[in-house]
Amino acid sequence: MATAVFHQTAGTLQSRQFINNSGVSDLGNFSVRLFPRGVKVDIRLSKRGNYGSVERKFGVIQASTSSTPVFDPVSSPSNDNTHESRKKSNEAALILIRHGESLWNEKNLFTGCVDVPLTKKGVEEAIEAGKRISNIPVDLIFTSSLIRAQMTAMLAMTQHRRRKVPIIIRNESDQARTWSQIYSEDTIKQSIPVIAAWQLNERMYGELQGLNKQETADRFGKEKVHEWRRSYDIPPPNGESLEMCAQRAVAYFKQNIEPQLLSGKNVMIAAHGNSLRSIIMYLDQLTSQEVISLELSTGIPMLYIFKEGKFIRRGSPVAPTEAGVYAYTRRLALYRQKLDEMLH
Ligand SMILES: O=C(O)[C@H](O)COP(=O)(O)O
Repeated sequence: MATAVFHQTAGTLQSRQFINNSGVSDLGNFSVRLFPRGVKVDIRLSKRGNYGSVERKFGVIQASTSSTPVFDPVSSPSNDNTHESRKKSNEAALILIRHGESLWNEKNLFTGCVDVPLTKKGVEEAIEAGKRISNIPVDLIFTSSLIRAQMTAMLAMTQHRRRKVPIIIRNESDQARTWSQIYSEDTIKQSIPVIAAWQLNERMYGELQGLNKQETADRFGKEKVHEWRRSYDIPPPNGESLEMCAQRAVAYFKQNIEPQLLSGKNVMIAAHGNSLRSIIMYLDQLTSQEVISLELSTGIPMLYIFKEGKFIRRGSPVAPTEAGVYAYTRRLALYRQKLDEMLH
């Protein structure tokens, strides 16, 4: 007898018993959908071939045997809800994007966890990034809790050809959640939940936050500052090392994002230089030596395909080479074709 116990984390539901330590469901796939009066969790138990659904309405979990079909004129791969496709649904796109240039990037200041907005150039970078990924399905967005990552995600989505509306899911209180309910299933289908998580924030730069990078190097020496910025396990004064940042960012990724990819959801993550470096270290299985030389530019999206439990790096989609990205999986190619048909 399988029992699902749910707890709410940053607006999503997770099934503890369905996820093993590595964040991968060992019993089967489940998907989470938002409905006017609550959240519906569809569970396919692959070991027993048993399909059912569980509905959570404002804290009450109710079991039912039927699921409400969702019609989407351009089904993203994950919305293809047939029995067969659920079996094959362990394939999804993952887009990572470092925020565009911030006001403190421009001034060359250590920023870390200080909440600083984008510059005009950063806004333009985010829009450009959105163009580069405008044909890739996005079902769910994760951002850090910092405005520069959230601005980047929102601006990028203004360019998406599917024209779904990103909506921030707040986890402030039950009342705040109730007050932000949407009462149209059609509108829900035309929206993308955005989940903000502090665990994806930039590494905490300790006593360097707000200091000028060049002046700090002049004062403490170039080598020392390079060690603070790029070593794996040496933290800046009273700050986080990359290793410490990885502990929270990768744990969040495994616990909250990987299960979504496993259920076929296409995910975009808008975050920061160091939280993304640590996630890429996990995805690409880099050593602590290799990650040292990994540098991420602002506003450049990176695409991964999650397939058969593995992450395959596909580079950064740019117009001329984009076809190659789509040819990579049949489901992405089909998505692109349907999108073209609908929009032309
Ligand atoms: O927090 C900062 O200052 C930057 O976003 C990342 O800085 P770094 O390149 O020094 O790690």
